[in-house]
Amino acid sequence: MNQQSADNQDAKLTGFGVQDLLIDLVNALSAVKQLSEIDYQVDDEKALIRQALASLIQYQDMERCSFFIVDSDGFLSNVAGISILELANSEASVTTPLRFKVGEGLIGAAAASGVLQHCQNCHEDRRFEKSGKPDQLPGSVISVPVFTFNRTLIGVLNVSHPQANYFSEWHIRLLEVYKNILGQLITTRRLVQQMEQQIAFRTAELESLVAETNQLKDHFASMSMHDQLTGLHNRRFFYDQVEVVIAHHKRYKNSFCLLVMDIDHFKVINDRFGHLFGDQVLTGVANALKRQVRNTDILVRFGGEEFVAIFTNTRCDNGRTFAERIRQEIKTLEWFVDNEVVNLTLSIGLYCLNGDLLQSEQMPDIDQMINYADAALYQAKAGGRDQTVVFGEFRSDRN
Ligand SMILES: Nc1nc2c(ncn2[C@@H]2O[C@H](COP(=O)(O)OP(=O)(O)OP(=O)(O)O)[C@@H](O)[C@H]2O)c(=O)[nH]1
Repeated sequence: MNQQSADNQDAKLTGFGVQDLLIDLVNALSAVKQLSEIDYQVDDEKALIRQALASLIQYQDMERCSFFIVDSDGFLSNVAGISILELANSEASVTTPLRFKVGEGLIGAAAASGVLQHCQNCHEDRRFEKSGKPDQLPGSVISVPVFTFNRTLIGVLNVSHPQANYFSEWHIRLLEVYKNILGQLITTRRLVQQMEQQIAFRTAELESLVAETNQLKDHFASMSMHDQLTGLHNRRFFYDQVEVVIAHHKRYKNSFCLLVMDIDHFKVINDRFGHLFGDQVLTGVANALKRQVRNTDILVRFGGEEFVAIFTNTRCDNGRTFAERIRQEIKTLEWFVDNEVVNLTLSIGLYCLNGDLLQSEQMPDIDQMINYADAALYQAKAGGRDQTVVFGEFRSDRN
């Protein structure tokens, strides 16, 4: 300790410098207060450390402060530094990159021992790494290790003054308090960042899970409404959609036609050429039906080799014409198997509900309508197949 510093302390302790002591105390409290007010939610840890260093240098007669962060390889690198001059001139501090191994030099000794290191005269102290020109060396330095809540080393706070023997017990006590608050500040920020990262990660995970679940839901919803072999809608879809058609009929008196279409002698195709070929035929018929039926109509594979369609907004005459067109189209289809050409025919049972013919209260329900169309189909089969029969008429449209 130099004479001036020792005299100052004596004066303070004996009461002669009570006013100075009070000023030092207020300054120290101001530095600590400013440190405690720093917003730990800044994006960059270095920015937070710079603010902390500025609060220290602003209220304490130190010449320069810097902070060395320890990395996983056991090296300490200076990430922030500020001098009283830079602070006074509002200059951005220029930090010359420095790196010490834990244990090396005064900073390394602070990190290795976990205890504050005080170098009273840097020109004579062996612990001090004399990098740079002798006239640029500081006179005295204090290096204080800074820890997290659970005593993991964060880095080392380094303060210096050009004068040797400059720092007093007062500075040491202040820096012990200061490094605790700084450690807590950095720890809190790191924990908050970790939490935010985890939240963002979990949120992304959840979002992708929700998207996957929705995809699966859509997939199963679509599967439950589609026939896997032909890609047409299925019976479930039919019952779902027919409600809308009936509601429209009741409200707007829209006409519609219900068709039950059945491939003739399909069993023979299966028996002769095998089930797989039978599947190809079913798919070919389904595609042909799809081409014939309007987008606004309903077409489903009802089961086996039976297809059902509803022609919406269609009166019976037109329904019969459309049904006949379909029947003729199916007759033109050809498959080649075992050097043979395979053709087939379709029988169609038709049930019509003209809007102006029937009061809604007399309307049959959908199962009754299907039974009527089935009855017409039965007539078509009985009449020799390859024909369309309209329920209630039971006359053949064969040609
Ligand atoms: N390949 C294949 N065959 C099917 C499928 N579903 C039902 N079938 C067959 O379709 C045939 C229907 O036979 P039947 O009900 O006797 O009718 P049909 O032979 O067409 O005779 P008619 O309807 O009286 O003209 C049966 O052999 C079923 O096994 C399927 O998904 N794929």
